[in-house]
Amino acid sequence: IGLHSIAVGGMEPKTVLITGCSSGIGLALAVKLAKDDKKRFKVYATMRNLKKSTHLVEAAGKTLGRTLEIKELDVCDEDSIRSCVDSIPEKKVDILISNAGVGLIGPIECQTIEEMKKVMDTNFFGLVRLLKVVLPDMKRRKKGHIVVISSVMGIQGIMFNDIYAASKFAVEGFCESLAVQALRFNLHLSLIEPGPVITEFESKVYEESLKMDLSAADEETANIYLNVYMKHYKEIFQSLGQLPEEIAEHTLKIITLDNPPFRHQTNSLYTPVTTLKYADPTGDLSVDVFYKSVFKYDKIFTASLNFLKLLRWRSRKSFTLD
Ligand SMILES: NC(=O)C1=CN([C@@H]2O[C@H](COP(=O)(O)OP(=O)(O)OC[C@H]3O[C@@H](n4cnc5c(N)ncnc54)[C@H](OP(=O)(O)O)[C@@H]3O)[C@@H](O)[C@H]2O)C=CC1
Ligand SMILES: CC1=C(/C=C/C(C)=C/C=C/C(C)=C/C=O)C(C)(C)CCC1
Repeated sequence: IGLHSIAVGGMEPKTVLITGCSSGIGLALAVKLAKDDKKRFKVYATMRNLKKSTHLVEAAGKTLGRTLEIKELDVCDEDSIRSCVDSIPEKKVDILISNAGVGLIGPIECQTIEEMKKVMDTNFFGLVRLLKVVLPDMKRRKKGHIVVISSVMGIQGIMFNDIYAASKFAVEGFCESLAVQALRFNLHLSLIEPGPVITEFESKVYEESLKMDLSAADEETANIYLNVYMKHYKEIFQSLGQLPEEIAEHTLKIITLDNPPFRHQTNSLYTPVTTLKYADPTGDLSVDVFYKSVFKYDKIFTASLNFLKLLRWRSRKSFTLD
């Protein structure tokens, strides 16, 4: 055993497999865990395209080849998952972090079923494929923690995010069902539910949406999408958006708890929004508040977001969003 694989206190480091580490939350998380002072983790940072590893290699620095290794894994390909797990010593994964995901926004009239299937295939079936490979061994060993990067959109749908929200709802329903069985096998299962996070996710989704052919949508829908939703979308990211490092920090806390929670929201500023859903079982309250925020009290909503943005920018010297 190499010097670097022995954690402080003689405890063997936990093997952590993370998907989608070429950018954003996955990258930040892989680096955070690999740089852990107490050397509690051996990180297998995976991505579907190794040509995209430059940023991770840079950020990983000296941890590369020590507490962090980069491997190829495409969550849409069962063989790729299997061969990645097979390449890990003893094929043992202590902590699985299912992070890979894609977004999709816009009116459904303008999206193809193929595009929608890609979202479901990555965000939902990607998780299912991972668990089909990793879960049996965790059950056998009666040990392990499955951490899933879900979203606030796994709890609450948001206008023009119909398919993305559906994919995260699928993730949440799947995990909620599995949670009871997991408990029986002494396994931990945790859903991390971030609000908006400033990563390539936002820019990719935003750029795609600008290119979108809106001709299949009626004039009013196209107008609401471009002039109401897209306007708020930018504002929401600027005022409520977290940094990927903050999600990494939250996730580190969750994986080091003795009794990690099943659900964890990372953004306390967003929690009042999701609480509307739990506060009213008819569901009318959240629909009504969302409706009024964008169509009726638009100016108050925007002003509150701007105020929030100002407060947050003043308290965050390293914040870099234009
Ligand atoms: N950003 C946000 O506002 C929020 C994001 N989330 C969730 O966080 C997770 C990470 O997103 P985020 O970091 O923001 O976005 P990024 O776009 O920065 O990262 C997404 C990662 O997923 C990877 N990925 C996509 N498809 C596959 C695949 N088939 N196999 C393996 N990897 C794949 C991407 O790889 P590649 O570079 O090859 O495309 C990339 O590494 C997602 O599950 C997302 O839904 C949740 C709440 C908010
Ligand atoms: C809060 C809120 C809105 C938008 C929220 C957004 C845009 C959230 C984005 C979350 C993301 C990107 C999660 C990723 O998984 C609306 C609909 C403008 C109006 C009502 C209140």
